[in-house]
Amino acid sequence: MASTTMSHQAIGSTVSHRPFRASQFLKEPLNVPMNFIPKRFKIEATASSQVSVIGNTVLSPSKNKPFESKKKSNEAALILIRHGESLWNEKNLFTGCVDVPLTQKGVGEAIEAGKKISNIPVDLIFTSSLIRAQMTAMLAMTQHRRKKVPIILHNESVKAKTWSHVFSEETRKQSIPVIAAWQLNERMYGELQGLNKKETAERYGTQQVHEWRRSYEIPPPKGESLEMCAERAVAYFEDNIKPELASGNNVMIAAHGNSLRSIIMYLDDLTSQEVTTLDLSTGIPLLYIFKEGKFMKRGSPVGPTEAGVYAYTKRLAQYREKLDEASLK
Ligand SMILES: O=C(O)[C@@H](CO)OP(=O)(O)O
Repeated sequence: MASTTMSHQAIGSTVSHRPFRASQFLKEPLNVPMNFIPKRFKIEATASSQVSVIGNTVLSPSKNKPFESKKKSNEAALILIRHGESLWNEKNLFTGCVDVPLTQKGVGEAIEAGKKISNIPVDLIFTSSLIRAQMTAMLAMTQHRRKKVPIILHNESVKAKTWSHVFSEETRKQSIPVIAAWQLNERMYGELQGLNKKETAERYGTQQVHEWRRSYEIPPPKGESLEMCAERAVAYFEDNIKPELASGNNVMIAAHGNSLRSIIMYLDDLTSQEVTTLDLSTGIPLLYIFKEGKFMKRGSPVGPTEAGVYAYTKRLAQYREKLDEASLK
């Protein structure tokens, strides 16, 4: 497991004393014209011109009352998680865009990560198109106290959309849309993919391999530099994920060491020099709060009972209270 050289510890927290504006969760009616549905929620038009949407209003299963307030929120949680250990992490091989699954240890890391974020709201999940990120997201969500079901949206063809249609509005409300995007994939490691990292360092020199792995501008042979990876990953984040946060939707991104490094560089406004020391551990979730157009790093929730995590914002604290109330019923 890679070491973490920048601070990912849970940080001290203070309850916000700003006037609290509870979050608003979109609730899309079933029978609305396509052009009234935000593009990001469009799934399909059925033969009867109904639009099916995996909405994100959360209803209490027991009382059918809104779990979260419907009022528009001015803040949202953003969870970033690097996938758990993969079979090629274990073998110390450059992986890049090769689609390798998790090891048993990686499965455990994903489950532990899920426990750490089990009290933080998640309305939407973005993953890369690679199985190790998708496994991590799915395994993490098995631990979430809200017990909503993550469902991968299939947009690759009309048939894929039609055949994965969900016909129950109530079921959709208990679902979390999962959007897989290649733009969040690991950096393409070029001719290093499949090579052993230690042997490559012995052959080309530690310094050269370190530059390939951690520098911003220098690409590995026929591969993507971090800068090139950032061009697609950060653009995707800005175009598709930031608008969701701005709408008050809580987002989890399950992705990779380098695609997440590029996104963190953007969120934390790191320089190309600073990002060289950023190295993400597998399976450790990082929490940000998006508020008033700004990203505030909150570190890594230590555990589901870590009281400090829920004092980060009044909204998160209230969400936690609702979870506790629901679990007492
Ligand atoms: O092999 C890879 O794809 C990545 C992540 O495991 O390696 P590195 O740590 O060199 O960026």
